[in-house]
Amino acid sequence: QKDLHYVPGHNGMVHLFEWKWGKIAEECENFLGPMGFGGVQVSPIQENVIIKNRPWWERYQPISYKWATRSGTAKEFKDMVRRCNNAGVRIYVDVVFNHMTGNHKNAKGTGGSTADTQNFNYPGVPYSGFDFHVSCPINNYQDAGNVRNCELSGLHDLDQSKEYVREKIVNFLNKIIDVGVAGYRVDAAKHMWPEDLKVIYSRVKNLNPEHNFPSGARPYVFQEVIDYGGEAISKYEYNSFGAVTEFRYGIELSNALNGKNQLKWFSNWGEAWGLLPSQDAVVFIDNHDTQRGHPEILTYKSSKKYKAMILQMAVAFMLAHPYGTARIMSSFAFDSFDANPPQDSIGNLISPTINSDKTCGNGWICEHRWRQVYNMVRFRIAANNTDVNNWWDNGQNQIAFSRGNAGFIAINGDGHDFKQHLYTSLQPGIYCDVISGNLENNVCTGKTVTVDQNGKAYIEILANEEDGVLAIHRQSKL
Ligand SMILES: O=C(NCCCOc1c(-c2ccc(O)c(O)c2)oc2cc(O)cc(O)c2c1=O)[C@@H]1CCCN1C(=O)/C=C/c1ccc(O)c(O)c1
Ligand SMILES: [Ca+2]
Repeated sequence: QKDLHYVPGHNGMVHLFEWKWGKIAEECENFLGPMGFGGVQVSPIQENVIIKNRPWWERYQPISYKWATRSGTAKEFKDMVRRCNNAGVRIYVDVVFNHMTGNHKNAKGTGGSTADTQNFNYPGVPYSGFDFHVSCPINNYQDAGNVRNCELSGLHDLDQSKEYVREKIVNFLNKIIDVGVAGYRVDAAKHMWPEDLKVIYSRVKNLNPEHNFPSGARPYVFQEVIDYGGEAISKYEYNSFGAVTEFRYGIELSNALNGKNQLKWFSNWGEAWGLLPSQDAVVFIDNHDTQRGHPEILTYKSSKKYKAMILQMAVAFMLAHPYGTARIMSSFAFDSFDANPPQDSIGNLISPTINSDKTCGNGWICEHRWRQVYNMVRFRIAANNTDVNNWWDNGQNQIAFSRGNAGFIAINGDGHDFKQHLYTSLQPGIYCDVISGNLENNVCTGKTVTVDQNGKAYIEILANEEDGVLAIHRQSKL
């Protein structure tokens, strides 16, 4: 794995999309830290232009590098990073430096900056016309030059080959390191030249040792390169100097659980499928963009009668499997592509409320608070540094595998019952299934599984059960 600098005993990254900084700090202290989550990807922190109806993507139109967005102030951000690090949860910032805004009359930013966007004038940085590529539309994904030197949906495209632009970007990235952040998600990396990115990353400081990072630690950089194959630009142009988002992962796994792929084929899941090397890949089922624009990808809205069941089956598989760095999308409810995050009548973000059953309210889904999800994060921690062993399948969509002698998972993707005596590789004993319940006060609130002296157990997942998954591990043993 490229090192994310997770605190030992922590794993799994959650994207708290559009959450406010103070709320993230509370979530780190009250839930993510105690549950063993490793990190949080936060929304862009740089000031963005205000767009009518506040579509979620306004935060991907920077107007300056000031830390002033609807998620909060610089002070609140700094305080959140400190509190999350203290809770054992790392912070990764979504940085947007491929472009600035599109053309907006009388542009105003979330931090009060103005800009003369038609003339490429951004006094808040400052940037002027010299710092941008000449306007041309991205209209040919078969032409790498067009994709990198032209404007993505009309957004003014910075020229990262210019020293002045590099200096502004590196300055912005270094200030983020100073407050204790562990790394970045680089937005729209596909739209920037690899050699420019390599230079920029090389000029970023080591992580701040005051925040419990080893001295000399390098920021964890993961680059958004949307590459499903078939375009001029390839994900392999970017993975030698940073990690890369592996977009094929979510599609293939969704297809398996939507009945287009067979789960039995996942016995060699990983590079053999044309995915990036495991240590270079950030993997996810859905993200803030695909959950809106790609109906074939599973999201919390998956319309199947089990509603989000097949999403949580895909997330369970992702967290049980050692491939890649797993990221969980945590969303707000939306009814249209552009929908704004929950907000009050004057445009302030409204934070999630936490119900007594630990779920969220106020229009927030909080997938990371689903029992099947947070329990599988604990599975991933228990199974850390083990391989996939002892693969079993029924020739269609019933599969099972072990993780060393630390964990065992079974998935029923078929329409009929899963009833098998299987070797689990686990020590003999009684285990709580962490999908159907928890181990609480030395009692299993869901199914129990008895592993006999030979490491075998009777595994049952009926077709009509709410969860199509059964998972046990050494921390769920009575
Ligand atoms: O129809 C749209 N866009 C045109 C299609 C290109 O989609 C975009 C892609 C995109 C899509 C597919 C690709 O293969 C690709 O290389 C790039 O990346 C972006 C990244 C940004 O920082 C800001 C943006 O406005 C975009 C964007 O418009 C709507 C309206 C404007 C925002 N937007 C959107 O659809 C916004 C999408 C968006 C925003 C932020 C993201 O991080 C992201 O991945 C997508
Ligand atoms: Ca560009």
